[in-house]
Amino acid sequence: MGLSLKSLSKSYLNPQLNQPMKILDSLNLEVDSGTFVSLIGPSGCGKSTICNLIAGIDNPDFGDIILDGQKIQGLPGHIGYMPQKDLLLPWRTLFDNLLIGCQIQHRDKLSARAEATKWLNQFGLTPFSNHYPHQLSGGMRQRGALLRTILFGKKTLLLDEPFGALDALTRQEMQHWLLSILSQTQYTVLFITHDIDEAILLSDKVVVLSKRPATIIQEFTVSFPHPRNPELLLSKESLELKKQLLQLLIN
Ligand SMILES: Nc1ncnc2c1ncn2[C@@H]1O[C@H](COP(=O)(O)OP(=O)(O)OP(=O)(O)O)[C@@H](O)[C@H]1O
Repeated sequence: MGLSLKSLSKSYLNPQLNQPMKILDSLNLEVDSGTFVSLIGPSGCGKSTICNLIAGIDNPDFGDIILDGQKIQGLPGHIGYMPQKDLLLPWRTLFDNLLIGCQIQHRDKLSARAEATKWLNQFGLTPFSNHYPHQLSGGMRQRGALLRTILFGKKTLLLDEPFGALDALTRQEMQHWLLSILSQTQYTVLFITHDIDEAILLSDKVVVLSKRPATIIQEFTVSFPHPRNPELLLSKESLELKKQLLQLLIN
């Protein structure tokens, strides 16, 4: 069980050359249920395209996307997707932003509000629930966007560079905080990042993608025990893994 990508291929029209441009070439990937898998690869190799296909926003040309045994390509609504930009609606308070998923799914309002209230506390956002997005810090916005993704109610999360726009310190806080949230839950997570340290710290498996068209160059199991803290990144094993990942990405 979990998420499987089978021989996934996708081309887009290159508007300059007016020719198809291959973005994904027969990509295979397994994300086992309850595990955290990071995808890293060069800029423009097709990571967000993979996300859009899994989220059902776009269709693959070939191949299957299978979630817990069911084909989901072209079918939105099966996973919690947090795109690169937080996409909080500026005219809604944080609390009302959190309820969007429940409204889309026509879920009971009272129970949705109760659930959002419970999680707001867990995310340290209770004092800011009536703030509008422009009144929140970058870290709070990202936490809000992640909470909204969780409140969508799916057990598989697709997080496309959720901390990419944050400064180094806030980013570290967010990683620490994500680890603690995930340690209390059983989510299956596919996480996109450019940051090798972040991938090592958070993941059970790190998957390295080639330049476009994206195929998988290598997969690494990351078996450091939990709970993890950033000091593990200074360990000999972690530095060795980082070296291997860097070499693959540079070549
Ligand atoms: N709708 C589209 N039409 C045409 N080309 C597209 C479309 N979407 C993406 N592309 C192209 O596909 C390629 C891969 O883009 P994608 O955003 O998936 O890469 P990425 O690995 O997520 O990049 P980054 O790491 O910079 O965020 C790029 O060359 C991009 O220009």
